[in-house]
Amino acid sequence: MNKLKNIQNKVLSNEWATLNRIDYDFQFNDGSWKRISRESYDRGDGACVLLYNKEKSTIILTKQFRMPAYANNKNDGMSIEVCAGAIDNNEAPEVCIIREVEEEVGYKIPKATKVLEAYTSPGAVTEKMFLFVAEYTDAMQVNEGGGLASENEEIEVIEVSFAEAIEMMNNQTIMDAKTIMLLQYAQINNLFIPA
Ligand SMILES: Nc1nc2c(ncn2[C@@H]2O[C@H](COP(=O)(O)OP(=O)(O)O[C@H]3O[C@H](CO)[C@@H](O)[C@H](O)[C@@H]3O)[C@@H](O)[C@H]2O)c(=O)[nH]1
Ligand SMILES: [Mg+2]
Repeated sequence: MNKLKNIQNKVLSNEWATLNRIDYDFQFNDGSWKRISRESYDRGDGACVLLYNKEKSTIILTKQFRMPAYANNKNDGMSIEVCAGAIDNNEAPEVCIIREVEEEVGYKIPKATKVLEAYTSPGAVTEKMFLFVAEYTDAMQVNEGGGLASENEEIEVIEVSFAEAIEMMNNQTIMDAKTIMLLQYAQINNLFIPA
């Protein structure tokens, strides 16, 4: 990109994830150059999935405590979300989400279909999210889910009707962006109306 030069990276924090300060010369549309400084938080990319059952008109959601949501002073920090996980190094997004579905909600799904890719907060976070949909049946359940105790996860699995989920989105019971994106994807594309 020729609007950009002299990029310098300074690691501000490197514990669980990495917070960088990136300084760079940026050329504005009038031709002038200016030195800019931006903080950029890197915790890798993510994958998430709307698990849906067409016959029952249901979806599967998770409920867990999210410290950053709590820190924003919203209620009790409990967050209702589609199943999601951070993508391990070199892992394909579909492989990641199939693994997360078994760990978090206890279903062994054969495949997931990618429908969207989105930068979740491009002004601050490097993360790109791969959004999937996948059909599930009761027969695919292999355990109770709940997440990995070894990673201090405590995930409640919730099965609700699609209509209830839309109501939860509209009344701010669901406030997670990736979940809202997938519910709206299902609405727009009539996922619950048989072809
Ligand atoms: N020690 C430590 N552990 C952490 C930290 N942050 C996360 N973890 C642990 O890392 C694991 C992350 O779980 P995943 O299921 O892989 O990811 P996620 O938290 O569900 O995140 C998903 O949704 C996020 C957006 O809401 C996405 O940002 C993320 O990419 C992913 O899709 C959990 O065991 C969590 O406890 C941290 O700062 N310190
Ligand atoms: Mg998760």
